[in-house]
Amino acid sequence: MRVDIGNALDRVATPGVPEDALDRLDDRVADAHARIEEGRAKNEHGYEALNLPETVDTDEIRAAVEPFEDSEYLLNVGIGGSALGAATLSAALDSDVEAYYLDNVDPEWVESILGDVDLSKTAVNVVSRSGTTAETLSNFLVVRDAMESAGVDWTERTWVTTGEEGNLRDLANKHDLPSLKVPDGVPGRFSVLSTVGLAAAALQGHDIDAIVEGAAAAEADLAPSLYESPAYAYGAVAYALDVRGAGINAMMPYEESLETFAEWYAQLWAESLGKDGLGQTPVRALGATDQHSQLQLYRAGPNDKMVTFVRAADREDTPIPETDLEGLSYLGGSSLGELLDAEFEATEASLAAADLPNVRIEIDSVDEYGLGELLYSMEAATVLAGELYDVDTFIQPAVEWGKKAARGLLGGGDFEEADAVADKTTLTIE
Ligand SMILES: O=P(O)(O)OC[C@H]1O[C@H](O)[C@H](O)[C@@H](O)[C@@H]1O
Repeated sequence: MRVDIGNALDRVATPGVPEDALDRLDDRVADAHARIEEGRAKNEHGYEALNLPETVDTDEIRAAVEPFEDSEYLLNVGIGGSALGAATLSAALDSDVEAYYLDNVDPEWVESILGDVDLSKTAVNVVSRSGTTAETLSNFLVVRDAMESAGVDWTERTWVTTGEEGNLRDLANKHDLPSLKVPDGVPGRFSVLSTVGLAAAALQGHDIDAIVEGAAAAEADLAPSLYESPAYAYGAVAYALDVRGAGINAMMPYEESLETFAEWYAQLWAESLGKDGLGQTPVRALGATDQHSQLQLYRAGPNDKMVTFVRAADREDTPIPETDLEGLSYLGGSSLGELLDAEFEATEASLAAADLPNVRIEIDSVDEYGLGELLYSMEAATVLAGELYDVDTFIQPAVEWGKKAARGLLGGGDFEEADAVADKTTLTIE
């Protein structure tokens, strides 16, 4: 993986990072790296996620999904970190197994998915690290009921991915379901390279060892200097741009297959860094599509953004047929891939020409290895940025607050957070 930070320098962009400031920041990167390495060596909560290339047991994951190999559909019942990593891999890689990610409780949407799949040929992966997330448990109960109504033995078609104890662990024990354990020290949003992200990929026939190999290559690139580590270069520069005024970071892959990656990244970046009044707001975009919508704002709106471009160097291509329409003759003989690349470079240059900061991330291709590299690098970038902001990267108290309030409202316990709902200020105009 390569990261080009040239367009983030102050000789190109405002806000931009002066080179001497980058050199000074590099000393902080060295300290942060030492702290990260210490956390990893001691298997501290969160830091442990960066050890997954060594600790994940891909044989165990393959064995767990083996009973479901006849499946034509996968229903992954989980939300947030228990969905987005696996969904990113599913979206990026082709498979004959059609995967659906039930990460919302919109009733019409859930019903339409249940109507789309043949439940007798569906594998269900119920994923919740905590085993307490109301959306996940509710969706599971709905899916289980749908299977029973369709005469399908849900216990034959379900596996559970959860922690050592909790509701889902109890469920797995009670019904003797195959189960995988979420590693203790790995928060959900950092779990794509664990049982949480890789089991769905294994069921879909993807080479999960190659994903881990790609991640291991990115891990081997971690170094005490941002000039030697693409992941740290990204984390450090995004941080440096944020503190200089680029409080918004638009993640804009130029690969349709990486659209979900931007969603995964948004959770990782937002939930990890949004603390103590700090953090950079991630925005999801997609090239070339959003050139024709959001780009107007990025280039001519408030100067408070950076754009992160992601692309693959190689991809399968489709030629653009020759045409006798004179005005279109420049397209004939070219290809969709060439057009996409030209759009990518033109957009990058257009932002730089308007003095706006942007960073380019490039992987060789959107395959298992490239995805492993990209996902691990973004996790390492996030951990590094957390050290630079000096926030507690691996907790999410603000999200937990809302979870408790919702649970209290549903009568799932006595949570003072639920009382705040009654205090809502109303000013309704009809
Ligand atoms: O895996 P679970 O325990 O069900 O949690 C699912 C999600 O719940 C919360 O919203 C957390 O903030 C997320 O970080 C987590 O990924």
